[in-house]
Amino acid sequence: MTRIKICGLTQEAHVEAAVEAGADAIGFVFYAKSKRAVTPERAKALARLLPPFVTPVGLFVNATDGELQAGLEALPNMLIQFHGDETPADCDRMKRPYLRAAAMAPGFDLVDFGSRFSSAQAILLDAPVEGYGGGGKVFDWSLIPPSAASHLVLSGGLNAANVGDGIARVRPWAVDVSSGVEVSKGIKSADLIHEFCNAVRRADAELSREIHG
Ligand SMILES: O=C(O)c1ccccc1N[C@@H]1O[C@H](COP(=O)(O)O)[C@@H](O)[C@H]1O
Repeated sequence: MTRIKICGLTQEAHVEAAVEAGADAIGFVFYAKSKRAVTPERAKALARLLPPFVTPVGLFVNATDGELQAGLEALPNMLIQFHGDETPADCDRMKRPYLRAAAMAPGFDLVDFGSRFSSAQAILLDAPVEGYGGGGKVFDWSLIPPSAASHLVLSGGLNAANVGDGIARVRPWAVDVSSGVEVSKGIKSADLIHEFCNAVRRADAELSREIHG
């Protein structure tokens, strides 16, 4: 079963829609330059809507230890998503479970990256875009080597129309979407969130039919 993360939520209605649609994780962007940025206080208020077993994820880009601490104080049970130029030492310093984003440009050595960030819970694959991420761009999935890390999160330009193909081809542990469930930059749609989650479930059912007949 493919896990689902919906990222960049800023409004209560969209957190509720994501939970209702069956999302496993909800991402809050703690990166001031993003159109989806929330303050720790706002993230704390939104995270109160999360039931048990839905994980809050805090997305950071080259944050200071103080910024990371403020995020952790607001969301003590959050999984950290490092989405900038952080080194393995930067990621380990917080002594917290984390995802590390990789920008999948041609020639990028994902196997080496995965071994450098071996303490990551998963490597999150995104397209190389200006501004680090959240650009709604798909990368070339054939760049993913078969021997890449066991837990991969596929992201980058996913939407209800292409996520099934991504699941069939990459077989990721999880998928992550932001732009693909928005009506305009930074503005989420409850309907698109539901359509995305339904498309993931359909792809999983198709895979299961292929495997088990
Ligand atoms: O969402 C942002 O604004 C953002 C800013 C900086 C780094 C990452 C960001 N978002 C993450 O990027 C990937 C792909 O997003 P998209 O679906 O292509 O829009 C995803 O993990 C977002 O959480």
